[in-house]
Amino acid sequence: MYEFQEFENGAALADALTVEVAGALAHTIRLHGKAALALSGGKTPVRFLEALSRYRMPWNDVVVTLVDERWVPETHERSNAGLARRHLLKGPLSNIEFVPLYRPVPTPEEAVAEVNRVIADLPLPFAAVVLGMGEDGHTASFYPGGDNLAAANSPDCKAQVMAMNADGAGEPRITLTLPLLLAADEILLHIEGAEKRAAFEKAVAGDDVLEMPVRSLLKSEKLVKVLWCP
Ligand SMILES: O=C(O)[C@H](O)[C@@H](O)[C@H](O)[C@H](O)COP(=O)(O)O
Repeated sequence: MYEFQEFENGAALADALTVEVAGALAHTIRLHGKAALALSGGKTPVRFLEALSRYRMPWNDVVVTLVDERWVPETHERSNAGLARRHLLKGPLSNIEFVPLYRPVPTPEEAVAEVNRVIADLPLPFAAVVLGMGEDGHTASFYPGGDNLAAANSPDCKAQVMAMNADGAGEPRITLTLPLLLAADEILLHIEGAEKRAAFEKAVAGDDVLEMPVRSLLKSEKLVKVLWCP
């Protein structure tokens, strides 16, 4: 299930999303001493990441990772880890614990076992996961037609991360799996613009998860907080 929040503009959405994420982290830190956060890459999160980087909280009690990664080195312009370092992990957040998903091996399949172990060692469940969505209805790296989509997007998946190869994904990917995302205390979906609003409306109007994988979250028992602005 989901709740949909509309914001006047990207700045207002970024501030609200920052408060939402910080609140989830602070709550988990109060309960457990440490909190884990998983962030998406792509273009949409930049303003939010910049706002979060200015937020004052006990960041030393937080570990940040990614919802997914393109299989490129951090120095590559398409790296989600590189995006996080440029827009979030700077200033007071320069030295917080960050767990990238890319490893310097040719394919994600060769790194999956090691990355699984690293993610399993995080203070799970995630206090918050921040998802994006493509106009094709993908989220994380759950791409329509993805070679491991059925497995990674299954509520019964036992792996923490899986490799994903799909025509629309650009590079080979590694992605957190659905159970890990659904187990998060706060599941946030950040989308902007008319095209993604239309894609969201199409997603909630249908049921075929393989057609629009974001449905596996929106149709789940867990609350997904959707934040959208024009
Ligand atoms: O690595 C990625 O691409 C993301 O994790 C992906 O799931 C992203 O959230 C959507 O593709 C939206 O991307 P944009 O914000 O660039 O439209």
